[in-house]
Amino acid sequence: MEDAGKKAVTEGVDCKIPVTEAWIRKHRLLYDGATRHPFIRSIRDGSVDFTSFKRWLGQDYIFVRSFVPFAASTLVKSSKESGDGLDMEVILGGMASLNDEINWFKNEASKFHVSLTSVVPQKPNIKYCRFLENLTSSEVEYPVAISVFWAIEVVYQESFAHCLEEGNMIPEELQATCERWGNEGFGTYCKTLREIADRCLQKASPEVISKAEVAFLSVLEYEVDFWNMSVGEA
Ligand SMILES: Cc1ncc(CN)c(N)n1
Repeated sequence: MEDAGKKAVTEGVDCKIPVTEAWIRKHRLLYDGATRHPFIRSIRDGSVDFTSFKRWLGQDYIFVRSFVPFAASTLVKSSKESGDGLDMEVILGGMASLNDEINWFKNEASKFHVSLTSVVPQKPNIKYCRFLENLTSSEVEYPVAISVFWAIEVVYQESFAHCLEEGNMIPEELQATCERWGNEGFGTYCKTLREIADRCLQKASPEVISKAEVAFLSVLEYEVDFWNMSVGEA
């Protein structure tokens, strides 16, 4: 009986267990590595090194700019594949908040005296951006793209929401950063993206589900590398 339950979890085909939940359970260590990185913990406990924070700020600005074409390509896929058009509206809203994110980075960079025009993208960032660029192809299936979209957003949401949990000692200067991704509205948005991903994955072929899982794992690995780069370990 217990084995039958486990099988359903690992394959993620039982309607009772959404595919994304099955993935998170199966890859818990890596998921926690991406969402509870030492850099994030250092923001939460106040021991963060501001040089690392500024490095992250500059590199993430570059990343967010390359996230936009990927988001646009996912929007196109959603417009073709989601029946009621509601997915497209959610992604469109996400793109609007990416626009705010870009402006937010510009403001923060000026506060922290980071010159965004002189930031040189580092290897982990270049690799992550290249991964996203490859996913913009029309040959990449919508369930794969939307799973990646969700995974990228949820890593930041979970990380910064963790920073905000009770007992935090976030430096005053970084409070706004944590609220940007850790706020309730962003949490709801990520939940909606996850529901869209699960609905698409539920209808997808085993081959596409497996491609999406590989892409999900890649996101987690790239996110860990990205945090490592920020603390100067890449
Ligand atoms: C690396 C990374 N991952 C996710 C996010 C959230 N949009 C971001 N800004 N940067």
